[in-house]
Amino acid sequence: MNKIIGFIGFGKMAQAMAGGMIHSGLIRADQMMASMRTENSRTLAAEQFRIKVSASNRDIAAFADVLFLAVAPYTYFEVIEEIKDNIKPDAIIITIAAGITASDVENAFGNKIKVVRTMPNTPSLVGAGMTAVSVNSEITDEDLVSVEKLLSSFGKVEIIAEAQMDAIPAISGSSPAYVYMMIEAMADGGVRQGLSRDQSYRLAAQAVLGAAQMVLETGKHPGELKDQVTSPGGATIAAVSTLEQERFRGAILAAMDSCTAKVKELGKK
Ligand SMILES: NC(=O)C1=CN([C@@H]2O[C@H](COP(=O)(O)OP(=O)(O)OC[C@H]3O[C@@H](n4cnc5c(N)ncnc54)[C@H](O)[C@@H]3O)[C@@H](O)[C@H]2O)C=CC1
Ligand SMILES: O=C(O)[C@@H]1CCC=N1
Repeated sequence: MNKIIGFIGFGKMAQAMAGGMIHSGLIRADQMMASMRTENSRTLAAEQFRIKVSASNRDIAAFADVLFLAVAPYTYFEVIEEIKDNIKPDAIIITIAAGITASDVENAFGNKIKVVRTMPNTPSLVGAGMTAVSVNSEITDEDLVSVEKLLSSFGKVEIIAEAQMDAIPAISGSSPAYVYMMIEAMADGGVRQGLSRDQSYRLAAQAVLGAAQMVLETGKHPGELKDQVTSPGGATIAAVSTLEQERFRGAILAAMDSCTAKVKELGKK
């Protein structure tokens, strides 16, 4: 793809997407630029990713065809104020911040601009990301094709109505954190039974990966797949019974409610 990709802010999420894009071969490192505030982070990013770096958000805005706003939600509007007169007229602005709407961003730029609101996740770094996408009315069909191609370079893409975007962090943006907690707990359980820590992580992570792949590839209901594991009178149903008593599914639902409530709060600031 022959576009200059810019990142304003180059923290955890921006690095995951940039790493995934470069690894896929769709974007070369020399097509990418990012602004960072400290000398140390610029040196590290230039060494690790081989991308162009700058201390100036305006420099990045001026060169990018596709510009990722990769700062925290509460920093969005000061950054837009800073760069709004520097962006290319046809630039595509990609937002990744929880809770920030496309119309908030349009209003902050103050004129007609192309906005793609996304909610990615950190597995983008290894090409296994999940990015939800909604677009504003300035985005053409041709723009959407390029954006989907770019975002697909580091994982799967789902087009979502903007009204549903606040629900996405809980299910795919933040949820890798819950899964890591489960893998950590499963590994602790393995260690408790005398397995090594390393082997426990590999066993637990591969079981989670395989279970997810079963849901995606067989198209079967997760309950049916669970039933296939629970041998009558066996060990799995004993574990399932304990999980139900401990309100495992209720805990996940409650966590997702907290996540969505926080997303809505972040969008109000
Ligand atoms: N970490 C994740 O898994 C995900 C994060 N996001 C979104 O990504 C955005 C960034 O989050 P993280 O990468 O987790 O945070 P982070 O703290 O790792 O990255 C933010 C970066 O922005 C830089 N920054 C702050 N003010 C700046 C300014 N005025 N100009 C230029 N750079 C500035 C910071 O130095 C930092 O490196 C947030 O809006 C968040 O909602 C979205 C999906 C997933
Ligand atoms: O924690 C956050 O607010 C961001 C949004 C999704 C993942 N990280």
